[in-house]
Amino acid sequence: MNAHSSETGRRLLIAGNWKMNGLRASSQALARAIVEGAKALPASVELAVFPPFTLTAEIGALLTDSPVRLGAQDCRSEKSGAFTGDIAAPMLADLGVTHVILGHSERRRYHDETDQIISAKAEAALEAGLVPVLCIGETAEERDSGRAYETLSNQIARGVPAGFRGVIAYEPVWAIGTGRTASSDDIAQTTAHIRDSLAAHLQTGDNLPPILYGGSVTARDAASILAIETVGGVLVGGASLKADSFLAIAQGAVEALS
Ligand SMILES: O=C(CO)COP(=O)(O)O
Repeated sequence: MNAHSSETGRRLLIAGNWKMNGLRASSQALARAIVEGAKALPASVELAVFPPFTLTAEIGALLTDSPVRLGAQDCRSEKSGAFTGDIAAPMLADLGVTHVILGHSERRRYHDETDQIISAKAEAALEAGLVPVLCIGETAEERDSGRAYETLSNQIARGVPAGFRGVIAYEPVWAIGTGRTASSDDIAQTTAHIRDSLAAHLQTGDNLPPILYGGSVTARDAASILAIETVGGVLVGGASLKADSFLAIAQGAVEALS
């Protein structure tokens, strides 16, 4: 429960990261069902979907005139050039994309993305008018050796550019795709640490980026996670691939705000 939701205009972002999933027909059906379900939601609960690049344009067409935002899963820091296979931020903006996930742990791991690369991508995204959803998170080993907070502070210090106006996603690597959600206590404490690190790093006073939680979020625990004051939404992987489970998480946001 959040007693201040109505007075402070608290908003929650429910973001669906489709990762490398979906062919055209099934993804269109998924997007249509999400658009339909979004009609029943208050404006304080915002939905965004992040399809793979191949589907960006056609899912974007289905989202036109709906409140559901269109996201992408990565961009490069350069505006154009000889970078075979890569996508630039202005190309995404040109398709009506509003949000872009950057520095997801799967990109850090499989594409060797460093905090410096991620920071440059975030600057490029902002310059193109996109909202970066910049992911940070500790591995199981870092957590078990008591270095989770240090890891997160370092990722913020090195990976979040000065003047950052976007969203931070806290995604503990050990919770992604494992069915092992962090506990509400863990999420509350860790997002409070992230908020303090962001405040020290960005020096923007109270005007701090919202912090999403990601990692095995399902409808079962969505409302309790979203009720945490320092949580501004969730970044959902597996459960965003079915309209029913994604919309049930959005319903958890409605509950958390009531
Ligand atoms: O990586 C994630 C979202 O970006 C989380 O994925 P899961 O919800 O499948 O654990």
